[in-house]
Amino acid sequence: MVETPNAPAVLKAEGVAMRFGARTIFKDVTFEVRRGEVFVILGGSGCGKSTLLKLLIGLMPPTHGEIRVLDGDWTALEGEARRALLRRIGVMWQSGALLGSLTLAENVMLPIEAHTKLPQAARALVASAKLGLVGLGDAQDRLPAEISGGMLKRAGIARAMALDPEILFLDEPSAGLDPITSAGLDALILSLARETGTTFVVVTHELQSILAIGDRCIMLDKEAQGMIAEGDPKRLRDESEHPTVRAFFRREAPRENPGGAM
Ligand SMILES: Nc1ncnc2c1ncn2[C@@H]1O[C@H](COP(=O)(O)OP(=O)(O)OP(=O)(O)O)[C@@H](O)[C@H]1O
Repeated sequence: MVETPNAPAVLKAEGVAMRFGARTIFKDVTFEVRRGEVFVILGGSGCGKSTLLKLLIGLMPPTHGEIRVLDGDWTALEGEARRALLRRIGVMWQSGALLGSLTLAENVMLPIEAHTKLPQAARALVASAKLGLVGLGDAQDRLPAEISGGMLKRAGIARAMALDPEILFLDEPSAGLDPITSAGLDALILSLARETGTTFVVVTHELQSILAIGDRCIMLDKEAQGMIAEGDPKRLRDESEHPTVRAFFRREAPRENPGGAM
């Protein structure tokens, strides 16, 4: 775990609520992400993790509350100012979403082409460096269909890092991976965070990943319609008294059975 108590906040959510029609997904969500940490958003299915991620990256506005990313407020930013902030963050969606007809290098070059005026040779150099960073230096000319699920995730991370984002948002990075490949991806995320100083915000419900990579986390809960825990995942595992938090981190039944073995 990296100690970042004095690092500046790069993301702040204050009293954030989201409703779809009359249905409240969450309310009163308040937390900070500090520069350089791996911050995990966790919770069971349907608690609003992906929705929160969409709010954090400015895809939609919250019903209430304020979100500041790198000191910008999405709801107040338009045009070039919004594009400038978008350039400072990277996102990898669960699907990876690489274009099947392009090689890995061409996929990584896409955002560079869209957001910079770098000439082709420089774009290729950057793409090659990013693929090298995620261990795919030898696979640059392969097509997505020719590589494994774990390699696809790595390529997705390389593409999300193409413009050197200050914050990298990952949506369920280990979804669909076997435990060994997933552990390898965790190791990559940790080493990228530590070696490049990139801040990671990771949505996941994989307990092993959370414990392996998370410096701090928040846990959302569907019934509570909001946050039920915040802090170092290992401390939450060892010390939380909240039944749902304990159930998740210790793989306990939510309500203890007095007659049953612990
Ligand atoms: N655009 C939308 N309109 C209406 N309801 C939505 C919309 N987007 C999400 N929801 C609802 O909000 C709730 C939370 O969805 P969300 O995908 O954020 O949860 P999640 O925690 O990411 O779940 P999972 O882990 O299963 O992906 C769900 O009940 C979903 O149906």
